[in-house]
Amino acid sequence: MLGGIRLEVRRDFPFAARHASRSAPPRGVAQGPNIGPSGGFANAGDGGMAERLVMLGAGGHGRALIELLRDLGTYDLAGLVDAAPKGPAMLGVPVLGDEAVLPGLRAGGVGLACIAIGDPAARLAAAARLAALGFRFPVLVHPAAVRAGSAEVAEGTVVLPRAVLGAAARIGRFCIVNTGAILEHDVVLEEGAHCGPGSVLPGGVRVGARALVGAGAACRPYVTIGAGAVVGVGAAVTEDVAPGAVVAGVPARPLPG
Ligand SMILES: CC(=O)SCCNC(=O)CCNC(=O)[C@H](O)C(C)(C)COP(=O)(O)OP(=O)(O)OC[C@H]1O[C@@H](n2cnc3c(N)ncnc32)[C@H](O)[C@@H]1OP(=O)(O)O
Repeated sequence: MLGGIRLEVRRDFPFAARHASRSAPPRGVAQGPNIGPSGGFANAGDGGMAERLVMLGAGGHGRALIELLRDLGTYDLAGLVDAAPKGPAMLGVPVLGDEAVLPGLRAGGVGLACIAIGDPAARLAAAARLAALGFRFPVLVHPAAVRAGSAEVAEGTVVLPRAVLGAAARIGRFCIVNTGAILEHDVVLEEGAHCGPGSVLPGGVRVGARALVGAGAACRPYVTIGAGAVVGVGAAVTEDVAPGAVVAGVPARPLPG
């Protein structure tokens, strides 16, 4: 248990990420997309059936996750679900409709889902709706991320390229560890937290549920960022941040208003 949330360590998923720099093949060679009629792109190289997965959200974060899935090459992406898509497909993956299509997908054998929604409250609410329909949520760690063997990662969390999860880090459900973020030893993210691209969380930093650490922000070791707080782009967090606060600057101070 992590602050009341349940951690599910999915050691059954392929964490080539642990030794990514040694194991990741060149992009597009062994792990490149194999785009079928559905727009899916699982490798069938091991002879097994790739599990089918649907993605909720066809925006910018969705584009990042499509690339992550292509680089992983592990899942068969059935398509995207979005109530207000910009077009019939995104990066070659079809938009299947809004959430009304989900029960049919589930009945048709799509058992996995990932939630590509940046807003943390909306992401967690969507996860609850999909869980009620019987979907499960894989941990998605990019092959070019580095995950310590002792780092725990809970369901639905995504870890983008070049991110680092240090020793004994504990990452809750439906978090986003964005491109190049460094989460050092003993860092804790509670559910729905987001560490933006290039953010640096040294040892022992704790990030509360649904909080955002903005791109390029850095923290002093062992500070706590409260639930729902926002740390601005490039901030230096030198002391604890209150729940719900919006802080920015060097050193970080609450923004007025
Ligand atoms: C792959 C991805 O894209 S992941 C995306 C991750 N997202 C992020 O990193 C975004 C984080 N968000 C920010 O940094 C935002 O600027 C926030 C939340 C700090 C503030 O946003 P808003 O509340 O909309 O504030 P707004 O833009 O109106 O700015 C208010 C004031 O704060 C200043 N300000 C805003 N952000 C910052 C910052 N990061 N550092 C210093 N000052 C800032 C503005 O210049 C403005 O100052 P002024 O009143 O003197 O003109």
